[in-house]
Amino acid sequence: MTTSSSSSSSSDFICCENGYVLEDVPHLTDYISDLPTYPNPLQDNPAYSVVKQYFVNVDDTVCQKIVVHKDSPRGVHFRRAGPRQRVYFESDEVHACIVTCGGLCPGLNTVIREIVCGLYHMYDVRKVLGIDGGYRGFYSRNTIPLTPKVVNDIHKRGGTILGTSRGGHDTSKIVDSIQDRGINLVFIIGGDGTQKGASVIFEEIKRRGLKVSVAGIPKTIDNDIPVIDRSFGFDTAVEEAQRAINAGHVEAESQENGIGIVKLMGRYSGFIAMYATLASRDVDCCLIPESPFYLEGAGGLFEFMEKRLKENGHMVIVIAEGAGQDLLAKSMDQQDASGNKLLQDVGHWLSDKIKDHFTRQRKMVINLKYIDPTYMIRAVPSNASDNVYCTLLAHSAVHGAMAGYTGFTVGPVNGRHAYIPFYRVTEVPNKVVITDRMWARLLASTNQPSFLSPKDIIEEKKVEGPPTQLLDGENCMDDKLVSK
Ligand SMILES: Nc1ncnc2c1ncn2[C@@H]1O[C@H](COP(=O)(O)OP(=O)(O)OP(=O)(O)O)[C@@H](O)[C@H]1O
Ligand SMILES: O=P(O)(O)OC[C@H]1O[C@](O)(CO)[C@@H](O)[C@@H]1O
Ligand SMILES: [Mg+2]
Repeated sequence: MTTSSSSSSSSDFICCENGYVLEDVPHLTDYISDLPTYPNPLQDNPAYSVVKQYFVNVDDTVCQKIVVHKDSPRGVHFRRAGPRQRVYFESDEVHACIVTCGGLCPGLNTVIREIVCGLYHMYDVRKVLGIDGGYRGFYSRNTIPLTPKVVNDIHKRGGTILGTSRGGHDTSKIVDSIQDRGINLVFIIGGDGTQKGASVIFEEIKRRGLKVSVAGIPKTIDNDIPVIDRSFGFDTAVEEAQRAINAGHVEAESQENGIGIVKLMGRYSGFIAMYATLASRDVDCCLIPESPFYLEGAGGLFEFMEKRLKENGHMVIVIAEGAGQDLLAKSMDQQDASGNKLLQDVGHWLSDKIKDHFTRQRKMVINLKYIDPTYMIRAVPSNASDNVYCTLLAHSAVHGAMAGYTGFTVGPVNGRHAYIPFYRVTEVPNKVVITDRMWARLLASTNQPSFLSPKDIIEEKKVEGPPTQLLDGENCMDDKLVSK
């Protein structure tokens, strides 16, 4: 077997003859030579020493594509996350910090808690600082000392005890602050923008030759981060959305031609709307950014609504905030502090259009109730399953940083936690693929129109590439592979 490797500024590739590609993450030893190593303190920890093979083999990797044909190449792999036999930091040498950036998401406090407790209980680390209010907190705010006692019950609360913000990323001021404070493990929790910010912080740290590990923990309620199976808080958000959909359904059911409209988060990716719809079974139509729709004429939304109202006397529509933006009147391009485009309120727009069409043009009596639970689904504490998931993410990040890996983000790939180079989670957003099975399942469950003509479907398939058994999966995790 021949092996070749190449290295770029942000990651290493190792390729073998049988098509095995390891997209590796950087390590402190890539740019600092002769670093001493130490036995992992976990080997003496009574909780872990009983576990056979607790330490991860250094060569273990996780494959990105799990469904393969017998002749397919072995494909892309990522380094498996977990504790290593040797670590690159002594416990009393570690000075860690944690920062949360971007929008809120259920589970932020759980991740913070488990990083602090993981460092403390697994690696005997005593110095952990919370950075107040996102990236700008590195250079403009006070820090918050974090101990297991301080974080003990924060996982039961929504939000982030550290505060968060958009904008304010000044790389050199941030790295100056890291250097001045003697911080050597940096845990950065946030979405695509945050991970881009973490990547440039890592590059600057490397340029300065500092022995500082930078670990990202991906956060996004929209589930728009690629490669990983799903993002933390998504499960909780979908569950919370059920309450709004249920309210919309109860209201709609109780009145003549009742229409419940529920707007859910999802700027560019409609995963929350799609999963909330599939889970509820009370939804008649789900509109997402990835699937363009139209109102008037044959095959349009109004025609479908009239049919559904005649059949059932009521209906529920779930709409993601980024859906149908092309239909709304163009407004001045506005951005938030991080440069994200501010969207127009599609929920109000759709409600007005429906009222106008049915009441004024069709002279029908309708009772429309518009529910906008936007912030309610992300301000809640994480549910049980997200709590366990957040714990694993935090522990994976702690193990990786202690083992000297840096410039990486963590997450499950086909159920196994892996260390993933930053660029892989920031280059292309994860989106619902409307020519894939999951969207087909949704269409089959609601019986809504696809809003696509046969010509559109052929065009769509040309753009996405033909669906194959290899790429087209049984769940969203596999479905996501199609979009890469
Ligand atoms: N390309 C970039 N380079 C450096 N920093 C960035 C970049 N993009 C965003 N950031 C910084 O990352 C932080 C968070 O970004 P943003 O507000 O886009 O949220 P996010 O992390 O994408 O989370 P979400 O969109 O899920 O709420 C901000 O402080 C922003 O300044
Ligand atoms: O109002 P904020 O805090 O900027 O957040 C809104 C945005 O955050 C997101 O939830 C992403 O985190 C988007 O779906 C939404 O548009
Ligand atoms: Mg983002």
